[in-house]
Amino acid sequence: MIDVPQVITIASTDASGGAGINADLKTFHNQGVYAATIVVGITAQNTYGVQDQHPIPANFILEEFKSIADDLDIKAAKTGALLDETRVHAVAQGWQAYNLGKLIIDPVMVAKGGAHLLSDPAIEALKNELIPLAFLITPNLPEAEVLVGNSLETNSDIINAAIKIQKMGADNVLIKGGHRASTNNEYADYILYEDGSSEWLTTPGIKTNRTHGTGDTLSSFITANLAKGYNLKSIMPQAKEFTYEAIRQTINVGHGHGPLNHWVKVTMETEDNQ
Ligand SMILES: Nc1ncnc2c1ncn2[C@@H]1O[C@H](COP(=O)(O)OP(=O)(O)O)[C@@H](O)[C@H]1O
Ligand SMILES: Cc1ncc(COP(=O)(O)O)c(N)n1
Repeated sequence: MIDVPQVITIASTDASGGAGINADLKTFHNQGVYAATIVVGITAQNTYGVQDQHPIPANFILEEFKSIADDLDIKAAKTGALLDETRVHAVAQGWQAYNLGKLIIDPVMVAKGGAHLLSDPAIEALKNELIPLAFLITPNLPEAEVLVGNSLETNSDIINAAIKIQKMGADNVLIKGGHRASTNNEYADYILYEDGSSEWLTTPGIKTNRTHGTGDTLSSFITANLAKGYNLKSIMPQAKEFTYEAIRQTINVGHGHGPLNHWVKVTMETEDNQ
């Protein structure tokens, strides 16, 4: 029998397959971990935008938690689009009852096409109930602005925001820079680690609108490799590289914000040598 690290995504589906649970599963599979799901919502969505969304009843979400906890041995979990306050509350309740390892929160608020995937009241619930449980939180720039309540223009704004979000209770804070290329066209993400150290992770910018699911892909790569036992600092450069390559090696699917290439080969360095 082969032992394989088990992970779970607690999020919503994307009918067109490029973001949400669908992107998470593809990334998990790419990274060689066994993936389970707790479906919180379903979306009718394509690369043009989100046409409709439908939440799963809170008591059913709790049943999903119980089914998983009664049987699987989950090492790390990530959340994605949680839609509304009731769903955020159900996930926090499920987590308190059935802890599923390291918790990575991707606080998805708005899809690339502009649709809201988290209601305003849910943001307070996210702050109060979920962030204190997080091993890592991965807001993009607009999400980090909402969490701290001010705009983030400069690098020092971003550094201060990460400190503020860490004080809300997340051990590690990654602020993704995909919504702002620097003047020399670089995309820089900033991470503040639990020991107080920090780093900027930078790649060249790719001129494309085919960035559906970039955040999901990055946070799933991290989740998969945490479950394998790697530490966060050794995962981050590879996570950034994987996302970069998945954007760069474009696949021809859809006519709007197209999905990423989840077949690219970027693994942790020790795996490269095996
Ligand atoms: N056009 C791009 N070129 C290079 N990297 C990008 C590009 N767009 C996003 N990224 C990277 O993709 C990752 C996800 O970031 P982002 O797009 O901000 O997340 P989200 O999907 O949550 O909005 C980050 O590492 C970011 O730097
Ligand atoms: C169900 C679902 N979850 C998450 C996203 C975020 O996608 P993106 O990474 O493109 O912002 C999405 N569009 N749909």
